[in-house]
Amino acid sequence: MRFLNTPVTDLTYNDVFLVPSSSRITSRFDVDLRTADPTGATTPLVAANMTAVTGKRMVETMARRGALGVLPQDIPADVVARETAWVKSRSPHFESVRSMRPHDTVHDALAKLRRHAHASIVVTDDDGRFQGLVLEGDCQQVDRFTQLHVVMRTDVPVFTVDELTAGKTSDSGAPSAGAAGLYEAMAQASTRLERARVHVAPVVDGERVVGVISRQGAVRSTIYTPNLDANGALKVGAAVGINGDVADKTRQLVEAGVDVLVVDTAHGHQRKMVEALSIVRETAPDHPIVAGNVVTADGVRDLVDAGADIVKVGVGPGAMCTTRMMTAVGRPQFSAVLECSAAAAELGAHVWADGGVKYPRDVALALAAGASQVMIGSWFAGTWEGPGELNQDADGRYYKESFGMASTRAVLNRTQGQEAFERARKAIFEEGISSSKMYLDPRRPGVEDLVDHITAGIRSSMTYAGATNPRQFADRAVVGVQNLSGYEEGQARRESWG
Ligand SMILES: NC(=O)C1=CN([C@@H]2O[C@H](COP(=O)(O)OP(=O)(O)OC[C@H]3O[C@@H](n4cnc5c(N)ncnc54)[C@H](OP(=O)(O)O)[C@@H]3O)[C@@H](O)[C@H]2O)C=CC1
Ligand SMILES: Nc1nc2c(ncn2[C@@H]2O[C@H](COP(=O)(O)O)[C@@H](O)[C@H]2O)c(=O)[nH]1
Ligand SMILES: [K+]
Repeated sequence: MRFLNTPVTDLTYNDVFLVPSSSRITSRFDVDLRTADPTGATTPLVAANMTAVTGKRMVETMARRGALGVLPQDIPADVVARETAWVKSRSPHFESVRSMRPHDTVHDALAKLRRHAHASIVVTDDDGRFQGLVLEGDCQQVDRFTQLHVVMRTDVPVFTVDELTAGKTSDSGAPSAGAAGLYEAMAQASTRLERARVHVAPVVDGERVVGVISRQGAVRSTIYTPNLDANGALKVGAAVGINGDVADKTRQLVEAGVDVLVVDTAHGHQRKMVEALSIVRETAPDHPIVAGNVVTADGVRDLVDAGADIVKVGVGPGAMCTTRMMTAVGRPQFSAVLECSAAAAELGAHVWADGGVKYPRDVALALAAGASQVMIGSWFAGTWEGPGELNQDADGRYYKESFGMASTRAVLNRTQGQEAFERARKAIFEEGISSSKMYLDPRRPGVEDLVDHITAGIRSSMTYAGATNPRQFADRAVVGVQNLSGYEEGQARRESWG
């Protein structure tokens, strides 16, 4: 990356813009977003290890679209093991089924329908055989205690795994037909759904329902490559704190099948972090290890030295974060990522840009600054897949609550087993907010909608820079510094002016 004009201060994402360069790339689909870091991600996005952001459904959905979700450090190891096993039992290609039995009620179905972006229930018998499909419209204008066998549709297309993977699956269950075969199979599936006037239908393997395919899911299957482990199962990330028995927690995560370990604390450039990281590296010698957070080249060097493959960068940019206002500590995120990724590259390591992402442009800028992936928290909390309760405000808008991991709420959660006096002492250092409303965007209520939105932006950014992959992009990008009116000029106007 090079600057158009030499900056005189540290810069946030809002302070900078990308200058277009001569390009030979004929299509945005020619951009390959695969990361250069060892996580195997084919989409450079990570759902943050925050309680309000990442649970098993977020992890599953992110990995299916080539990205990664990191379970927070506050989840007990046995629960992480259960959630990991659940994610790994999901179809790597087809969206998860919400299945119910014929005698369950419309009342229960309505409560569950909105847990998945595809908003459907597949009715099966006790052996998982398809009986019918229930969509939201089927539950209107009937008594709430009507049983599902009364309202379910039985005349919907039922797809087989074989036909959707163009007749071939590899040993790992992954489609092995070429991209053209997959494209053809997905285009046909979409046409069948359209003709049947449904947006979603079940997928069976033999007689058992293993997933559903939606029209949007069919399109996505031709754009994304799932992030899979050696057994063909979806990848899972999980965080480890620097306190407690770090070796034991790491061992449990590794045994649970977690693929990527994230050693995480607010001030990553401290001795306790270096010690914890060395223990994690020793306990999991072959796992990709991420550690943070830091914002300086020195911080990167110390963490790479202690065993990190990837350093997580960002102090204070997070939407739930009050660290900068409490302590004045941090660093404008664009400059932090730029300096840290240069230091990491010298050591053959990588950085993740963590926090402060509100628009696709922020992700593009983090990649231009050299990040191998970009971690997003609060933006993803407000999606169907976010683990929070779905609430509605007085205007009927859906939202979920988000909160910071250093908020009083999170600290009281984390210290539940301890004496009240000790808990009160720990809650003093509050550096995050305990409650905020993250509205579901009616146009993009699912995390996959946001992933589509973001990757569309960054694919396009890369072609403007004449780059077909993130490495070339970081190499070729030309970045200029702008003032506030430069930033404002870039925004669309939803109403007339003057
Ligand atoms: N990226 C960011 O800007 C920030 C992220 N967070 C997130 O919040 C979560 C909780 O992190 P954290 O608060 O570190 O809690 P942790 O449970 O990870 O504990 C941090 C440990 O480091 C010690 N410590 C020393 N100096 C500091 C310091 N300046 N800030 C914090 N701890 C310090 C603490 O001791 P003692 O408590 O006795 O001081 C404690 O033992 C993590 O997920 C983290 O990523 C939190 C703040 C900022
Ligand atoms: N200073 C604090 N930082 C926090 C807290 N909780 C999370 N975080 C950091 O924010 C990012 C996510 O940023 P976002 O803008 O996408 O929401 C997360 O990964 C942490 O590094 C907190 O309580 N205080
Ligand atoms: K902030």
